[in-house]
Amino acid sequence: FYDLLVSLPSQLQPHVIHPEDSTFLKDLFGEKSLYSLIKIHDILRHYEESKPLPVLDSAVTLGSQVRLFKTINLYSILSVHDTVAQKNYDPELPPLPEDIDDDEDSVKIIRLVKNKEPLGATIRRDDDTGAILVARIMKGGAADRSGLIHIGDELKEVNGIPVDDKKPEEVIRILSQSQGAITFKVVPCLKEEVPSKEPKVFVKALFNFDPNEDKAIPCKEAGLAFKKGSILQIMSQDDATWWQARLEVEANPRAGLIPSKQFQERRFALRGPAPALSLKRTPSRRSCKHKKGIGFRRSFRLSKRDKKTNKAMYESKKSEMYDMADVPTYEEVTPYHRLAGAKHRLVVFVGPTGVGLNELKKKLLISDPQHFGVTIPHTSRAKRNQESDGVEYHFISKHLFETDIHNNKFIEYGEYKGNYYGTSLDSIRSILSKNKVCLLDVQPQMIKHLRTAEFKPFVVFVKPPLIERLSETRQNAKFMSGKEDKGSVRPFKEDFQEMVRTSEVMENQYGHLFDQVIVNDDLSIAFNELRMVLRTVETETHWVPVSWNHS
Ligand SMILES: Nc1ncnc2c1ncn2[C@@H]1O[C@H](COP(=O)(O)OP(=O)(O)OP(=O)(O)O)[C@@H](O)[C@H]1O
Repeated sequence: FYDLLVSLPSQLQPHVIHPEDSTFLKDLFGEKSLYSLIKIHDILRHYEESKPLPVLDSAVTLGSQVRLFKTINLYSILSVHDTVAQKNYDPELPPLPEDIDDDEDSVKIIRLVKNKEPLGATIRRDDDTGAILVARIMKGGAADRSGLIHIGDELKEVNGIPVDDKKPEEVIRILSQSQGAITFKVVPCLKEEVPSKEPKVFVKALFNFDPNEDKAIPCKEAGLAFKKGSILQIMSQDDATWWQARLEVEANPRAGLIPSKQFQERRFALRGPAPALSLKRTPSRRSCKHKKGIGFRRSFRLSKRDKKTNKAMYESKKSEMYDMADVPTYEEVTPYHRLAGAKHRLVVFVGPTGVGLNELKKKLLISDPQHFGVTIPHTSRAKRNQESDGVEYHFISKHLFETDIHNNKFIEYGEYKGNYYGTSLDSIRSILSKNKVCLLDVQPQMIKHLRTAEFKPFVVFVKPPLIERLSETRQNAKFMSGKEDKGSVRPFKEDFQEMVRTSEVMENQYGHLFDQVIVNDDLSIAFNELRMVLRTVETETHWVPVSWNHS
């Protein structure tokens, strides 16, 4: 090993590209103490191989009788000699206590050396016997790695302090105050532990969790905080109420407690829906001139050809309020990397009306018309002179439209002035089959219908900035009305507050379905951010629901 270490720095060159990596590795391999350690390692190995027998295995005793050998350095050398001669490389354990009681053969003395990290175990008091028992061992934690402490072991003493009469909180205090080595006296649990399989389940968290705010968690310190959208590796589901998990992005191997799916669902059901979910669907401002507020959006407007007439607005019929069956807890996910040449993922936009979805979609289309595409809506209204079928709209009869509704051909549809308008699933497929990225904006409650292996939607939530910034950036912006509204144009200052409120409600209610949030403050900054994000969707690995990878 020593020779290898010496030759390493000169061999680094072709393999290390960044100069800072090179400096780091040179410093690391040039470290003097590393050389010394490797030297000792090599010598010890050589010693083991050649099996020399020590003449003495306690030179210290002999040395203590010779005056010359009493200097500190020589004493140290002799003591190292003895350690090697006795092959006693393990840390020295304290002698077994002499006052071991009746059940002496079932008592185990365990000594763990703990650095700053927590022990990684939780305890509880047994209701019947009053004994302090090990309740959980956190996967990857200090206790787990030692392999010496097991669930169900009864704790008798910590650092010589009896714990029989102590409350779990007091024991925790003793534990947290002790540094370095901790000695436990335990009565091992006789039950065989079933070794759990190495868990490889990854989930996306669909809610925020802060153990400090959770009244039910058995041990706050053992909890793992996470945010909506975090990717978690589930390490143990042995306990029905508290699972163990670690954050995928963190190197820390130690698991923390998180509420199990069932438990989270149960308490969500008990709590009932949050009051903030009362999102009323407001009719579009374009279909209803006297309307004050801003509501959810509808799509079907962005026609490449006609920027003015594409604004036919109507109420979507497939309205669904928050579905209590879908309590947002965890969703099992898997890494997905789009293969070159494979169909693009559908890019879905959501956001409050007026936030700038059309503006952003338009900019994307203009930036690369060969690469991006938008759907052409269907309508039952009569074709006007200057219009062509399949350009502004697909013109179909009312009867056919109703049949298609019945056959679930539309992702969204609505009625305006007695005519139907809608976006069909086939119109999305048609864009995707041309190997284009399909840009679609929908009401947020439609997202879940698009979340299929076929579309693999990437959902972008466009969010308004703070009110002050809205007033600053939108000074010249106007709401353009469609031809149906005789082209009326009005400033939309009064709608800012409503836009921000709607955005908050959307984020609250559907935030767990968003893959990316883009704040549309400065338009060109928002657009550049969007473009970069969409590029990574095409080229990088992303977490998607497991079911999407099975097709
Ligand atoms: N970042 C921005 N800075 C300034 N003006 C903007 C910005 N984003 C959008 N606008 C302007 O705001 C107005 C509304 O934008 P746009 O029509 O894209 O909104 P939308 O979200 O599609 O609304 P709707 O759902 O009503 O169609 C337009 O005049 C647009 O040019």
